[in-house]
Parts: sequence; C-alpha cells; structure tokens
Amino acid sequence: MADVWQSSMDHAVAVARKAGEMVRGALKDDRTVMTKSSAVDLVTQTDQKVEQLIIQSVKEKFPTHRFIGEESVAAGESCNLTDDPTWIIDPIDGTTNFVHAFPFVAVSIGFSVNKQVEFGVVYSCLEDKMFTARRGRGAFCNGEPLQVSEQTDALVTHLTCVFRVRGAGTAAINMCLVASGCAEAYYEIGIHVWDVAAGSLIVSEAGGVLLDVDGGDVDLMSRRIVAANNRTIAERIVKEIESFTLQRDDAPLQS
Ligand SMILES: O=P(O)(O)O[C@H]1[C@H](O)[C@@H](O)[C@H](O)[C@@H](O)[C@@H]1O
Ligand SMILES: [Mg+2]
Repeated sequence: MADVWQSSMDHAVAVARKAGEMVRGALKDDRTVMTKSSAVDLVTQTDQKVEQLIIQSVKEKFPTHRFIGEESVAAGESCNLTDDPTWIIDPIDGTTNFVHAFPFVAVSIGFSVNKQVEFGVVYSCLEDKMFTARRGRGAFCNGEPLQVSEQTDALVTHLTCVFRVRGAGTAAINMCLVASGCAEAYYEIGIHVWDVAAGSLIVSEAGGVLLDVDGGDVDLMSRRIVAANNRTIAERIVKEIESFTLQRDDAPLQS
C-alpha cells in the first residue's frame, strides 16, 4: 500500500479510540434500544452518535472520502462500493452485547480503495484492544504482531455441530480471535459489509484464509464469510455447513 493511506489509518485508530470511550461511557448510562427490527437487530442512540462522531471527524480531515456506515445505510443511504476511498463503519459491532452489557463490543472501521480493503481497525472497547492491519504489512493488536494458530483441531466462533464452538457475539471480534490464534475459524451468513470489512483484512494479514461459504472467493457484499487459520479448515467448514443466499448489501434500493 502506498504510504499515502498512512495518515488515514492513523486517523482511523485515533477516532476508533475516541468512539470506544463514548461506547464505554454509554455502557454505564445509555443502553436504551431505539428500534428493533428483529430479535437480534437492535439500534441504540449510541450506535447513531458514534457513527456521527466518526463520520464528522473523518469528513473534516478527508473531505473527498466516501462512507458506508451501518446507521447511515439503515437511514436510507446507498451501500455501493466504488473505486473512491471509502470508510466502511460499524459504530458498535455487537449492539446486542452492548444492550445487555455483555463485554464484547467493537468499533470497526475498514477503508477501501478501488474496491480493495487497504486497512482495517477493530477496537474492542472493553478489552481495550486495538486491532489493526494494512494490506501487505501485517496485522497487530496494541502494536504486537498477530499470527493465526497452527492448530488442526478447530475451535470455531460460530454455530456448527461438528466443531467446538465459542462466540463473542460480534463478527469483528470473532475475526480478531481467529487472527490472534485464539480460535481457528469463524463463519457467518447474514453479516454485512461493515461487520467484516476491517476484520477480514486483519485475518488475512495475520496469515489466515477467507472463503465464501460455497468455497469461492469471498465477496464482502454477499453477506457470507468463512475466515480460518488455514485452507484445510476453511474448506472443512465449507463442506459441513448448509449455505444459502441473502439479498446482497449492494442490491438496488427498493423504490
Ligand atoms: O451488532 P451489529 O453491528 O448489528 O452486528 C452483528 C450482526 O448484526 C449479527 O448478525 C452478527 O451475528 C454479529 O456477529 C454481528 O457482529
Ligand atoms: Mg456489526
């Protein structure tokens, strides 16, 4: 990656930390659910405030950059990735955790150019862990290099009856667990681009493998992903799970 994106990445780390402070503060006194479109799809005022904080602060510094943010898309903005520099933001990944004070909540910021993720930042707010990756330059947690595990006996961070299962309740942290070598794999159908844009780069830069649930190349707009420490485990998951297709994140808006 050309060094030209370093200042954007530094800004992403700084604003993710600030956003994390806001999330930690709100955990004490502002976890009220505003809308609930399903049992798991919750929105709080804090989701919206944190997204605004991030977008405003990035706009001031990088006025030409574009945004795809979970709450902005929920409010009707389009979710199309162009070749322009684009910040892909999940202000609170793990909103259900946040509402229950279950202590795994992340701010996730991916940054893409020419439809390729150039850097990813996941701040696990309560653990105070800042996960970062730049394309071609490795993945880190609080500055320490990350490496996926060499285990062949898989611990998986999502539902399956074949593997041992753990789940943090946030896609971003689940992926950082794979990148950190604490779990061998994560898969999910139903996530959105803002859940996985940053985490996917963190996994691949830590030496992991990303696949679509049908075994092809991962497509961040397709709402499905397998992330694993190696190809053998990724392909085993592909074989074991029953895949299905959901409406893509970049599907044309219904009029
Ligand atoms: O908390 P969110 O940003 O809504 O993301 C959730 C996602 O909605 C849910 O489908 C997944 O199971 C979680 O892992 C996400 O992180
Ligand atoms: Mg999310």
